[in-house]
Amino acid sequence: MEQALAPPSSSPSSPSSPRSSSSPSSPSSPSGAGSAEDWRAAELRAENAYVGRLYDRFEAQRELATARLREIHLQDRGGTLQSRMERDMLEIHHTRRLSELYAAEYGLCFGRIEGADGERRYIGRIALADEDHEPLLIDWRASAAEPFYRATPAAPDGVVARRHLRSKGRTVVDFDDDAFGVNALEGRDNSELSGEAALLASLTAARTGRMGDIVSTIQAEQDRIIRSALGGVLVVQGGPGTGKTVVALHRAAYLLYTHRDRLAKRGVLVIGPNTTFLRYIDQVLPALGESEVVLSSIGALYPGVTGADTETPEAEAVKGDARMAGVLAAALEDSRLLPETSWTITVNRRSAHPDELEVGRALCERAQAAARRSGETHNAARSDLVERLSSELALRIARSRGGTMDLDDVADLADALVHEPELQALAQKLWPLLTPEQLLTALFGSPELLASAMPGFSEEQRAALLRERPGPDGPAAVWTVADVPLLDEAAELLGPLPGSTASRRADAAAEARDLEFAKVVLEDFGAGLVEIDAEMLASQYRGEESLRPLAERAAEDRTWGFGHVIVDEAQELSPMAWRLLTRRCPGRSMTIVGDLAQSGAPAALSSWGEALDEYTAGRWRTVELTINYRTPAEIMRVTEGVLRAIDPALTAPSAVRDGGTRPWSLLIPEDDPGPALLGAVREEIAVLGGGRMVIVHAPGWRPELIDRLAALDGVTRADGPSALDSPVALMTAAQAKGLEFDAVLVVEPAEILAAHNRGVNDLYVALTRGTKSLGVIHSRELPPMLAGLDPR
Ligand SMILES: Nc1ncnc2c1ncn2[C@@H]1O[C@H](COP(=O)(O)OP(=O)(O)OP(=O)(O)O)[C@@H](O)[C@H]1O
Repeated sequence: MEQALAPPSSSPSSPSSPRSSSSPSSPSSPSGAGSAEDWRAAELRAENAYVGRLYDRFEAQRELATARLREIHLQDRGGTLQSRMERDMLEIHHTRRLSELYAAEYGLCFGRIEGADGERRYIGRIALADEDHEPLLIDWRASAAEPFYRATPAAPDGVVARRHLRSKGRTVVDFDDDAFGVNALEGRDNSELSGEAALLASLTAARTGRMGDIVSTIQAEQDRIIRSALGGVLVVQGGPGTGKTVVALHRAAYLLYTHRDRLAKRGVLVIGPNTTFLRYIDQVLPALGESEVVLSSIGALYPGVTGADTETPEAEAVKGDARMAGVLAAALEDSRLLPETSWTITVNRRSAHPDELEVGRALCERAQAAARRSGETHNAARSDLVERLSSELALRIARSRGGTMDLDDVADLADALVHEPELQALAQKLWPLLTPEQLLTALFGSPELLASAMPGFSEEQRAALLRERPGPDGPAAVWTVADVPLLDEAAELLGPLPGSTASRRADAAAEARDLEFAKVVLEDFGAGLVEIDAEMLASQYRGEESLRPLAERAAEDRTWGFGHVIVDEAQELSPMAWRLLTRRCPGRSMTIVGDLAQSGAPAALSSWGEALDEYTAGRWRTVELTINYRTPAEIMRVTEGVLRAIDPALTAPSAVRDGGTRPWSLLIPEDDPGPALLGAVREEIAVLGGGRMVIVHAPGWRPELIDRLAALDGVTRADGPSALDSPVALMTAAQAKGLEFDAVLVVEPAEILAAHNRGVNDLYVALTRGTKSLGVIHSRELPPMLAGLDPR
């Protein structure tokens, strides 16, 4: 372990400047307890004086941004287009600055490093400078802050001393020192941990039901991942509690800070497994001053649909299978009909001489071939089919009229035929205009279509997809999470319906004019001032819309390409979900975090290559996180057998601390488990204090017992809106994935194991959610892989 730095012989740092000219702190033992205390008190006063000065500067900045914003709001809303654009861009700029400043208020400054030359740098949530532009505080994301996180006794990176400041409100209440290089004490054990006391204080604090940021205690192995290069795909593999989620979120903030020009216009997308998880993490980025990140789950990535969590495991596995892309293409092909020999249509019905036309199979095939050759998406290609039909039929009519029409007449006739209702009806049979919802509804509602489009699947797999067609008499369409990648895939094949494309084309000229104008405005402002490019700016001013946050615009647009995509719990994604995500990230700049040992989804991955080789072959790299910050060593020992059952080659991350509480088990009667179960849960709630607990049970486990547990004071079901806010949540392992609690109660582990083919992974997830205590309650025999529990 790095040892706390003894009082330096030099005087406490001057509060007037971070570039103190005092000599490097050198460890020297205080002559007695009294002098050590005096030294600490003096250091604290000096730090508070410095931090007080930072807050004065911070307030001045906040007042400035508020005043500027007030001025903008007082301005006349009218004026020329250019002045309106300028005003709106300044408004965005100052609003963002203000929200950054508000976010940075607590824990504004949390550390300092001192170089061999005696220069001290204070590290905090944002950068601040004095009136002469001399830096007072370094933003944690700046490269100058890197040594604060990276320096270790073995590799001090030019740092001789590091101090972590701990604050309450705006007051520094304590600090911890680490010493390096020449100043490090003999006999230290070269621990990789930095700011150990601050870290442990943060890890042992009671959980609030919401994840917090870790800017003040990021560890070296985490920092390397956070600051890793933007390009390509970075896979972060790590066991439970290694900080994958929190690192991924800090990486989003770091990337937006470092590559704002490239990323801010396209935004960063963060994908989590479900809405409860997204609520659990949604405070982290705002607390880091970032609001331009879109948090979403796969089920919400298709605009207008919220995927329900109601799929059977069988259907989920089939829908996630990569072959479904081919199935949708085949279903689309099946929707394009052909006559046995011919279909007859009548055109010019209103004229004295309507034309009855027999449209033979060969012409239909030629028309379909023309549409296929166009290279357009299905719906857009329909116009090529109609054009081919109408021109051939116009020629035929011309011939039937005995050569009285010239070429222009024939062309006019072909144009007129396009609008003939019966020709359009014929086109709809040959090449139907479809929405993604219609294509999927038709496929899932027809055993014949399923059989024809899914020859490589078994009877049972096809049957898993079959469902009653929604409609006036049937049930309303309910789309599930597993349907969302299919809807998106179908949308790629189909493209928009022609109306929408046509109207876009009609606007093209106006668009070009606005774009030129917007470029001029952006040049005046300088690139990168606000998160918008000329194209977006122009589009904002075409309609009545005011400038809207990127997150909102991106969430509504299925074809939005994000600058960077971060996927959490990535081991759960099906191959179809991967296809969707790679479409949302055309530059293939991604951070993928997950733990293959925790995969519980039926269509989940068994290796990262399975997901990534197809889309980013040779462009993905893996890093590993190895320290478990969440779960104490006593609990991790209990999980060893479970991890071995998942894969004997896997090793658990090493726990950073002991918890002091031994995990226990309680046997309750099998025939009437209610009273004993409720009694044990009540006891645990009584000792919970202000913390949080989760009770993890198998999916579908004894509904009557769940009801009784849910009726206890302070207990909430996972699907309740306040699942994260109440003291105790009732959840399955899938629902608890990614979350953490002070105390964990696992009920009937044998049922969790037996629930599905990845039950053992679920049990591993359940056991590793806790920061303090673990209890296992069972009426059936304890699975042998669960060794080391103290029976109660
Ligand atoms: N450097 C750190 N300083 C303080 N707390 C940390 C640090 N690293 C991780 N933590 C805390 O450890 C806990 C686990 O982190 P996180 O949820 O990101 O882990 P994970 O790897 O995503 O876990 P899982 O795979 O089990 O969901 C969180 O409370 C997180 O804030």
